[in-house]
Formats: sequence, structure tokens, C-alpha cells
Amino acid sequence: MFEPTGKTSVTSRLFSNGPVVTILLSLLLLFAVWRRWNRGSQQHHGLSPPQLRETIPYVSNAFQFMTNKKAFIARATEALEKSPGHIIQYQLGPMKMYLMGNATTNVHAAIFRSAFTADPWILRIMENAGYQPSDLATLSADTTGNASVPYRPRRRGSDIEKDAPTKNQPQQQERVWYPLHKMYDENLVSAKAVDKLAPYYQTFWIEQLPSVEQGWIEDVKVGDFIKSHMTHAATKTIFGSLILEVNPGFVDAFWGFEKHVETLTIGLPDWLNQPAIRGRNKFRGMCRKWFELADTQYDWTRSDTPDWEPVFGSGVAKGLAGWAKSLGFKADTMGPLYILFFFGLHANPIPIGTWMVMELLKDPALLQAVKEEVSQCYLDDDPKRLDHRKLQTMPLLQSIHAETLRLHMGVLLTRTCTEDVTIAGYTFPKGSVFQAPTEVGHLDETVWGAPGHPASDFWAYRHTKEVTVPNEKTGEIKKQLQFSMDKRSGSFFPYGGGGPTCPGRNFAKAELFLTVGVLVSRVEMEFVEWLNPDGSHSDRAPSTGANYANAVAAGPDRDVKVRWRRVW
Ligand code: HEM
Repeated sequence: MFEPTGKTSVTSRLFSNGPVVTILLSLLLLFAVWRRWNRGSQQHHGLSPPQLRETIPYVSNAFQFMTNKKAFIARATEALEKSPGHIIQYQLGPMKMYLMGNATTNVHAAIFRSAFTADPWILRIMENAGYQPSDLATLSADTTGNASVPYRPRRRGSDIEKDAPTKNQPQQQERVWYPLHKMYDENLVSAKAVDKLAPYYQTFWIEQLPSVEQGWIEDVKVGDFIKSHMTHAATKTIFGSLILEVNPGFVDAFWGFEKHVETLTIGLPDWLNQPAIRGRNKFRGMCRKWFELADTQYDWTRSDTPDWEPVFGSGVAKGLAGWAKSLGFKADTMGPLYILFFFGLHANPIPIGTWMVMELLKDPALLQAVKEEVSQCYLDDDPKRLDHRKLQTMPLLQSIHAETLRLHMGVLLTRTCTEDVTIAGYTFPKGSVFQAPTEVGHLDETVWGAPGHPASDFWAYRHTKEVTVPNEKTGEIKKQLQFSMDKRSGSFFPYGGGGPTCPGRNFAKAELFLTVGVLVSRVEMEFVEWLNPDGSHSDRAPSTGANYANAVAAGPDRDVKVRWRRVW
């Protein structure tokens, strides 16, 4: 594995790695095709932002991006600091990208405006997942965005006026992206939806724990446990139990697909990307098989909408089917549609949940403090069940959650501008592609650093402050912890921003707090050792590996062995 410092020369790394040379050659090939196709379409009005330096033009940056994300982002962060306006450009295979970020100016927030869309990027992901061309055409025809008010480009300059408003734009009832987002709002984002889903998640997560009768269990790999059982519980919550029953090995198949999503998105030729294609096809086949069964078994004529039932699970899984049917999507698109939703559902919360538990296992005092918070969060009418809303108000738990997202949610938020835009004095033509790395905001020392707690370290109490409050009855003043992002939330965007902000964010929060809450209250855990990926003893605690995806949360590169027993 390469060191993140980037001390070895690019060329020596390159030639020591056969598969990577193949990737590189294909990138060059893609680049040549793209140059021909794209010639003349990127004319700048005035100056361009500086290029991210590279030893071999058009190759080294893409190579480092593919093989050592940590070093790539560290180099990009440095270049962004030096660049006027905090914008730089680089070439990723066939794509020219503008990277932007600075924790003080928060320049990235520009791409959350309505003149930016994630649609081309999402369409690209959909295409590589296997959406059928006619369904992609339906989606790409609608440029009115996700918001309830249809997006219209500003009338500024003749180019824009020409392809601007209304003639070819779908009417409100013909819009395709908006109904999807409305469905998410109703079935996933709203507090009402989360209140329906969270109790099911709690039940299904408890089901996954060992039984009290099993007593002490030795040699438990906690990371493996969480990955497998949280995936199971969240799948059952959103999609019901049928999908797991008819697809043995479903959870493993999901992770077999997930680990290749980045190369699938970049769109390497199939012959170069065989393991990824196999993983995707296997998982896609499972989703399609379930959908076809569920579609015939579910009574679509029933007038009530149950909060949960075994065939389709929640309103989200049914809502996705309803959306696709209303647009007349092909049967072959249903597998791709669901695999992408599964990616959203699991790829972030599960590494984040694993980190949260690992941080508690590192520090017994912290674990104890969290147990005390959890003990205050049982429902009045059911003292064995946690109240997910109350859990989410606990200051230390909130701080640990935010700190874990801050450190491990590394995403390049990608947007295309739908009109000419000016950012930090540069003018970019319509169609330019921008990326905002969350790391630039999340890891900035001037924003997050505290004495003895550099921004790069996990510090459970970083987002808390001590306040004094009078006791209501006695008037006695006592100290209390309060969750506080202290005006730093502009530099914190783990769920993205603008139109395509993550629709799962509220459910994810409930899911994560319940995962930790249930585990620490019902299971007694004793740390044994850290483990290397091959299961041998590791001398160090986990960190983020160098080669994380930058599309999702980076999971720990080590596991932890504990002995544990279910207490109740
Ligand atoms: C720790 C938890 C999570 C994090 C940090 C996270 C983060 C993100 C981010 C950064 C995006 C891209 C947003 C953008 O481009 O602005 C996204 C999109 C998405 N997420 Fe999440 N996510 C999480 C959990 C979930 C869950 C639990 C679900 C489903 C229940 C979900 C469903 C989705 C979907 C469907 C999209 C695509 C939205 C679209 O098509 O516009 N996410 N998420």
C-alpha cells in the first residue's frame, strides 16, 4: 500500500503496479476521445483558475486520485489555499473539474445555489448502474430541478436566452425530478416519516444482537458485526423482510457492489472493470428479483398505506416503485434504481456508525458518559424502548456524531452550472463541472482546531460547551453540557447542500443514535485488541485508509476485537 505522504515518485509507483498502468492507459484513451468530442466547448471568459500541478500532464493527477485519495486531497487543499479565490482546475480522465474550497470564505457554498445542478452527475451514475437509455432520456429532458418551483435559467446574454424558458420545458405535472424529491420529503425527510421508521429500525437492530442466554461471547469483531447487522436492520426497515428472505447473501452482495461504485461511476470500459461489473450485476439481479416478486405480491389497490409491511417495507421503497411506474420506466431500470438507493442507504451510515462505536471502545470514560446519556432516553410509556428524538438531543452523543461525520465524511460534492456563472472573480461557461471536497471545510485547523485538540484528531467534546443553569426548584446553579457548533456549521456539510442535499439525513441520524444507544445499553463490551484486515493483531487503532472513495464516508482501516454479552 502506498504511503499517504506521496514521497515515492509517481513514476516508480506507476510502473510497480500492473493493474494501475492499465487503468491509466484507459484514462488516456478516454481523454483522447473526450478531447475530440469536447473541443471548443470550454472557452473561458477571461482568466482561468490555476491548474493543480502534475508531473505527467493529464495523467499524474488522475493516477493519484485513483490510487491515493488522501494524498490527492492533501495536495489539492494546499493548492486551494494558495489559489486566489480558492478555486483550482484539474483533469480527471475525460473530465475537466474545478475544485473549490476554503473554510474561511466557504466558497463551496456557491455550488449550492439554484444555478447549479447535480443532475448530469446523477445521470452518469444512473447510466453506469444500468438505467435504460429511454428512461435516462426522460430524466435528462427535465431540467427544471428538484424544487417545487421549476428552475429557469436567468435571461442573461443571448446564449442563455436561446435555450432558456418555457417552450420545451415540461409542465409541472410532467416534471420528473420534483415528484421524486417530493416523495422523499414525505416518506423519508419529514419528522413524521422518521417517527414512523425509527421504531422499526430499533426493533430490527435489537433482533440482530446476540441473545442474553448466550452469555459472554469471545472474539467478536465489532466492525464486521456492525457492517453486517446494521445493513440487515436498515434494509429490513426500508425494504421489508421479503428482499432478505428471497436473496440469501444479500448483505454481502451489497458490499461486493459498494466497494466498486467509484470505478463504475468514472465509467471505465467494462473489459477493464470486470470485478466491479460482476459485483454490480449480482446485486442488481437480487434487487430486480425482489422487485418483481414484491410488485406482484403487494396489493396496490389497498387504500391505506401501512407504515411498514414485509413485502415492500416502508413508503420509500413503494414510493420509488410508484415514481418509476408513473414514468413508464423499463423493467431493466428497476434493478439499477434500487441499487443506487441502497448505496445511499448504507454506504455512509454504516462506516459512520462503526467509527462512533470504535471511539467509545477506545475510551472507557467516554463510553460510561454516553451510557449515562442513553439511560435518560427511555420512552415514558415503554421503559425498554429508546426515544430516538430524546437521544438526538443528548449533547455528548450529538458531539460524537458530528465529530465522526466531520472526520470521516469525505465527499467530492459535484455540480454542473446550468448558466454562465461568476465565482471569486472567474467566469465559468454553462456546463462547467465543480467539486467541493468536504475535507477542506471539515479539517481546517483555523475553524476546528482547539488547544491540545488539532482538527485532525477525534475529540468527543469538540462540539460541546459548558453552560450554567439554575435548578428550577432550588435555584441552585449547576453546570451542564450543551451541543454547539459555534457558528462553524458553514464549514460542515456532510450531507451536501442545495437541491440534492441527502434525503436520508434525518433517518440516518435516528438510525445512528439508536445503533449506538441500543448497543451500549444492552451489551457489555470489553476491549481485547485492534485487528489488521487479515485478522492478526494490530499495534495501532484504526485510521482512515489512504484509498477511500471520496464519494462516501471512509471506514476504519482496522477492526476491533472485543468480548461481549447481552445484558438485557
Ligand atoms: C451518515 C449518513 C449519511 C450521509 C453523511 C449522507 C450523505 C449524502 C451526501 C453527501 C449526498 C449527496 C448530496 C449532495 O450532492 O449535495 C447524499 C445523497 C443521497 N443520500 Fe445520503 N447520506 C447519509 C445517509 C443516507 C440514508 C440513510 C439514505 C436513505 C435512507 C440516504 C439516501 C440518499 C439518496 C437517495 C441520495 C441521492 C439524492 C439525490 O438523488 O438527489 N442517505 N447523501
